[in-house]
Amino acid sequence: MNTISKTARIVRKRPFRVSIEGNIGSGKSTCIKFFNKFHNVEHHTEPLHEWRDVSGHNLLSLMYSDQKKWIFTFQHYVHLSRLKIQTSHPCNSNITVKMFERSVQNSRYCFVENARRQNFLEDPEYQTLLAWYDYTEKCLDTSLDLIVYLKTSPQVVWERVMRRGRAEESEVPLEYLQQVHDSYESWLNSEVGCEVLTIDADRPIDLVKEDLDRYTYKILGGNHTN
Ligand SMILES: Nc1ncnc2c1ncn2[C@@H]1O[C@H](COP(=O)(O)OP(=O)(O)O)[C@@H](O)[C@H]1O
Ligand SMILES: Nc1nc2c(ncn2[C@H]2C[C@H](O)[C@@H](COP(=O)(O)O)O2)c(=O)[nH]1
Repeated sequence: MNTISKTARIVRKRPFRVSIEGNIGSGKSTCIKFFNKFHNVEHHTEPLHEWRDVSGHNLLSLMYSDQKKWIFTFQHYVHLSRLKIQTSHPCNSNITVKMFERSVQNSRYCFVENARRQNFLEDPEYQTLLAWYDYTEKCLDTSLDLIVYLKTSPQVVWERVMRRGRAEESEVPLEYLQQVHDSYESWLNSEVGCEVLTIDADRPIDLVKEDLDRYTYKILGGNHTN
């Protein structure tokens, strides 16, 4: 093997990374399913099945049963599952876009911040989580190319969540969705390091899908192929 081929490394450009963001029940999974038809897109909805069975423990249920007691554990596990999704290499080389539901940035700047504000996290726990985020951000490429923000009103998503009827979310109060909404607004109105495409997701699903269609080229980073 000649020197060049021995030392040559195929440095494959990473896929275009787009995170679908929004409050609980805003339509993120529905949005990701809309892009199923594009074979160059690798998509990941949130791994609720993982969170519901961590060696037999339903961390999502525990978290909602007592955020003060379990949010530290839950956020650790969420960070692990988001890192695996966000930084793993695509399964095959024709993938040019990686689309996922929420991001490590969301957990860090939205849910963890809210948990601290609500005193669900004591400062030692908060600082421990921040140390993990800071370390993994330094060591891994978690950068995003685009955030699609499905912007909703807390009342609208609360009604959807109650209608959807997930057992773990049955007692989620409107107030909590207001907190998550405020955390999203605070995060996405700051400098997030990539473009944010905001879509009014209070509207009926057909109108939201019209926007997803209209902005497909941007959402798929100009790479989309059927
Ligand atoms: N624009 C919309 N109008 C009405 N219902 C919607 C809309 N988007 C999603 N839904 C419904 O609301 C619930 C939450 O949608 P989902 O995609 O699971 O949201 P998320 O993944 O953000 O929690 C589902 O029952 C879904 O069918
Ligand atoms: N406290 C946190 N809860 C989180 C986080 N990521 C997701 N979740 C919850 C919210 C929902 O109950 C469920 C799935 O989210 P959907 O918006 O898809 O319904 O998981 C987090 O980082 N912290």
